[in-house]
Amino acid sequence: MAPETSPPASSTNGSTPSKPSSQRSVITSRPSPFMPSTLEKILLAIYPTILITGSLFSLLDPSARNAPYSASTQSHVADTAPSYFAKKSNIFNKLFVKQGWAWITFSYLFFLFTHPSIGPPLSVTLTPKRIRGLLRYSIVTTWWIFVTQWFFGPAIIDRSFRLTGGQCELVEQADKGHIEMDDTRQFVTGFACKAVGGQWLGGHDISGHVFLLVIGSMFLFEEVLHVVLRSQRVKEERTVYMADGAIKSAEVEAALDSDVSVQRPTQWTIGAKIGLGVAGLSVYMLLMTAAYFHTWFEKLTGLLVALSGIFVTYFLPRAVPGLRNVIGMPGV
Ligand SMILES: CCCCCCCC/C=C\CCCCCCCC(=O)SCCNC(=O)CCNC(=O)[C@H](O)C(C)(C)COP(=O)(O)O
Ligand SMILES: Nc1ncnc2c1ncn2[C@@H]1O[C@H](COP(=O)(O)O)[C@@H](OP(=O)(O)O)[C@H]1O
Repeated sequence: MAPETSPPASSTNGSTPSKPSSQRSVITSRPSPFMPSTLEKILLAIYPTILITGSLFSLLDPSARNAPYSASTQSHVADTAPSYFAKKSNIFNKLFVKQGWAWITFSYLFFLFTHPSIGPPLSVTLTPKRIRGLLRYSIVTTWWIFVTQWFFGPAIIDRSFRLTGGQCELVEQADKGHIEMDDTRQFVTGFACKAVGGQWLGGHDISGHVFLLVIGSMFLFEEVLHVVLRSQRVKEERTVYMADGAIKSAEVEAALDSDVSVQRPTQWTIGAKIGLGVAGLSVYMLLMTAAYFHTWFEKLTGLLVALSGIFVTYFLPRAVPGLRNVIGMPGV
């Protein structure tokens, strides 16, 4: 464990000599609560590495480079696609990514309600740790809804596309009444455009796949790995700001937790393995998206929008005690 930042108590007893200044200077400070732990640094490095690797692959691999690519559909032409995974119709895209939030949701809920260090396995008892886990899930889910599904009207991806000059290629025909898109609001949703056979043209199209795969996998990694490692007594590296401004190890709040009845020696439960499996498949599909779809800048914005949701859910609470009291931290 790293030493505390608080200064040592000074001697009030005249018989105890004060420490020489060389000894006092060995007191080291804890890292900032915003600093990722070693595990988080590795995870956070994986995503840009995958995006760069995939983009480089698409530039260097002869079959990917020579296959015709359509900028408007952000993909290779299906008939001449350089790989099975370069086709939108691949089974993993249709059944896994396109239903991605359902997979993230079910695997997380299964983990939350079966891991012994969070609550009684296979019981729906709502322990404080489960409630806080559900709150963190709600924040991440709300961000997913806002970015990809609905944001007081069209989703953020659709709005940003429109704001940067993009539009549905069929919007003029719809204007003339040749196509049934009767509600003006629908002109600004990618879903309505695709539903009538159109394509988004122009504008900056944040990659929804990169967004979903990064936020979904990072959410599962943060939740599952911290819980399992903490219950195996692996050294806690995360630090938090206390209400008085002191920086302490996140462990201090675990010690204060009165919910000891649910603390048991942990295993890599089936729920933890399924959660990591879903996260791992997401990372693999991210590599496929990076290799065969979108421009590098659209992938970068997908990554940044996803990581902003992770920052609010997992890093901000370490610096804001009031927020931490409500949503907690996984494994604490
Ligand atoms: C003020 C607003 C408050 C909102 C409150 C929200 C609170 C959240 C808590 C609970 C909400 C419950 C809803 C959770 C639903 C969970 C179950 C599901 O996930 S069912 C939906 C399954 N569908 C998907 O997973 C779709 C995933 N696909 C996409 O997101 C997109 O297709 C894409 C981003 C992958 C790509 O887009 P495309 O345009 O290329 O298709
Ligand atoms: N890994 C992958 N496998 C198959 N298709 C992918 C994919 N990543 C992205 N795509 C497809 O590329 C298009 C752009 O994705 P996005 O904007 O969500 O990042 C989407 O097409 P469709 O919307 O026609 O399905 C999506 O299905």
